[in-house]
Amino acid sequence: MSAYVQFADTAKSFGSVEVVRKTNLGLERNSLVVFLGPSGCGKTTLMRMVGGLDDPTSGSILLGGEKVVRPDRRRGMVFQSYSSFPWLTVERNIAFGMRYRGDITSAQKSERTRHYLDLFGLADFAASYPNRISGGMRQRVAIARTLAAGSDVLLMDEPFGALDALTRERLQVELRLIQIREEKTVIFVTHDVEEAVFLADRIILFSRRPASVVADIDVAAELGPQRPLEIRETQKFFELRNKVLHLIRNETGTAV
Ligand SMILES: Nc1ncnc2c1ncn2[C@@H]1O[C@H](COP(=O)(O)OP(=O)(O)OP(=O)(O)O)[C@@H](O)[C@H]1O
Repeated sequence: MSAYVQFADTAKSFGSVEVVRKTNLGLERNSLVVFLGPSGCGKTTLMRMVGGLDDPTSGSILLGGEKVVRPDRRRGMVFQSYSSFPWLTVERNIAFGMRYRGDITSAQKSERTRHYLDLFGLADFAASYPNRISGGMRQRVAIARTLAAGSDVLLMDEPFGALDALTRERLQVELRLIQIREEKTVIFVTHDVEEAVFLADRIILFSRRPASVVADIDVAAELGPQRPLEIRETQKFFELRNKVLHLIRNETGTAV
């Protein structure tokens, strides 16, 4: 299968600081890929280049065979900090990403908003403002808005990092279900090895800065696509988690 997101000799420096070493990496469509690596190694920079927010210093990034040159709605970003608009209701936050779309009618926009309100269990909070809902709900709103806008690639930079453990677990399960159901391609940055193994079809482990790929782990081959919570209790899961921890220690010489 050919790659949907392709890093092609992609390299990035800021001034004299080399942040990403020449990288060739292809990511398949409709898969969830986790980027793991030591703090400051360049993971966010890699994501920003896929998003079109930063240009590579050399090489390029291709999306569906086309060179990425600027941000567009096909790629949506979700960050750790809550990115909903406090002056808009939950419903209007979700509709916000569609405001300039001329290719769908306002009835279709309302229908899409309703679909994502329901999908994320937000229907009862449609008229609430973000400061009146929980942190987990606010991250649901951020993801729903990105999907409603029409993104088929989600770039998620530690999106659950600020949530308590139980909420985080619930959102991980939901994200995995929605990613499969809505057929999205997700690049997910995390420092949490359990989160990485639970979510990923594939984990790409990066070295210390300048980032280069040191391991490429096919998690889907071991765990399959469905990730019920109980999978965390299985021997396969423990073995994979230990394998990843071992690789991190040996290949990057650090904790992530
Ligand atoms: N706009 C910029 N100008 C100069 N240096 C930058 C810029 N953006 C990032 N850097 C540097 O590039 C390096 C990689 O940063 P990046 O945020 O991509 O790492 P990261 O792996 O996402 O880190 P973390 O895991 O801590 O979030 C860091 O040393 C950072 O200081």
